Amino acid sequence: MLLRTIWRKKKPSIKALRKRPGSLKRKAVKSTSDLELIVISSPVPVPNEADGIQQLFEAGMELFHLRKPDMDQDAFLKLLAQMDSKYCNRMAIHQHHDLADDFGIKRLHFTEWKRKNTAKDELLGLKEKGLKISTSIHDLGLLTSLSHFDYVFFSPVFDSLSKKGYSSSLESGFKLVKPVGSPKVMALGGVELKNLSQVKAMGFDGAAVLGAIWNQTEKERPKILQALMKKEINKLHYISQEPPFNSHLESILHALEAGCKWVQLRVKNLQEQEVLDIAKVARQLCTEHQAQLIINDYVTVAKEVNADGVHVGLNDMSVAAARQILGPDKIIGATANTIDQVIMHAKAHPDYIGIGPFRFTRTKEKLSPILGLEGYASILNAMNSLKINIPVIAVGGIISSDVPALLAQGVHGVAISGDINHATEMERKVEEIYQMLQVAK
Ligand SMILES: Cc1ncc(COP(=O)(O)OP(=O)(O)O)c(N)n1
Ligand SMILES: Cc1ncsc1CCOP(=O)(O)O
Ligand SMILES: [Mg+2]
Repeated sequence: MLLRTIWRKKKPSIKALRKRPGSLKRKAVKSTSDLELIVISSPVPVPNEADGIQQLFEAGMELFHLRKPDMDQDAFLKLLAQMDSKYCNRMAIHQHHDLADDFGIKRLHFTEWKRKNTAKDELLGLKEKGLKISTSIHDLGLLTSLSHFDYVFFSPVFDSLSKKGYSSSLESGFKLVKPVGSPKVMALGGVELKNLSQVKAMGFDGAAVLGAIWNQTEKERPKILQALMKKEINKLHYISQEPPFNSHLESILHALEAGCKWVQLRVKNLQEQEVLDIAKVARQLCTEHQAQLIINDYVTVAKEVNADGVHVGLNDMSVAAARQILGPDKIIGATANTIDQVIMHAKAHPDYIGIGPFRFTRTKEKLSPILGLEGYASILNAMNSLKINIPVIAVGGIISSDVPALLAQGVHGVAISGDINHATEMERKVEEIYQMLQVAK
């Protein structure tokens, strides 16, 4: 107890860390998981359309815009009636707004023409009733006058995949500068898998896809959607620890300075309020170092500090419940020790699965059975046969020299605490691990 008090005295306070020069002043960095994805319907009828849309919802589609410029109200109603009502809260309609109430649809899109012909008061009235409203623009200069919209589609960002001759006029190196009060801006036009990272780099809040989905066969569409939604999962997860004479925040700061780009804040045995206080500073430190922050166990803390995601184990909140709280854009990782646990998690679409322990470790109490390389081989083979395509992060007692053998089993990356925390030259250790993972820091 006395020793613990002395350690605590030696630690810099949360306040002192928070006051590090520049930590608050720097602009927040958009994390890779922040991009929202919207699917817009084909403007023309598609064979088996309601089923096709349903399959996209089942594959995890977050938001769908039904846009049928030439469809009469009867046909529009028929199409809506064929869809599962549980997905209506993830749907916006562009035409026949008066059908929204009947289907419990809470999002209305205003075409350019309709926006110009609708009084602002009417739009504000819709918002007061709890509806979300969106519109389309081709001129970013309009953003200042559209602050009453929740989001806008700006097009064309790239050369359109579906409208021939509809070409981008954005200069290379374009960077979106949003005025104060601007609605969210979603990139539209020519967006596909190969340019999604460009959309992020340009600073858009999200992307809307049309041709990228509807130009595919019915079978391919859900797969393309999932590839578009896949969040980038770093191959090295640094797990924080409180070794002697260091606090979590100090350990995190060392790891960030050594080059870690993904930090999992894993605090055990503290009250939630204390975890929240630490998480707030960890958020700032990670943003400052352009790193992603995952909170272990505490889903509401992750929400409160706008962490990039959360990691939940078998005795924590379920992936589905965490998704309910954090929404579709955040990263959710889950723990498994057996293929049955992987199968169980896979149904809720976690963004990665931490599988372990690889070997004995003192970092975690009450370890599940040790897997060794054979354990990973068997689980990853079974995942392959079952076509479960979720990145696997190996965890537990891993040291840098284990990385090549684990990669050879097919893991996506590794989560490491002790081997980084106890390294005498942390920067060299982190560099070595990234090199073995064959990715740059
Ligand atoms: C990447 C990663 N994988 C597994 C775990 C373990 O999570 P959990 O089983 O909930 O155990 P605790 O870490 O909460 O003790 C993890 N944290 N990270
Ligand atoms: C969080 C966790 N889950 C399984 S083992 C473990 C601890 C990882 O830390 P270390 O790399 O020091 O073994
Ligand atoms: Mg846990």
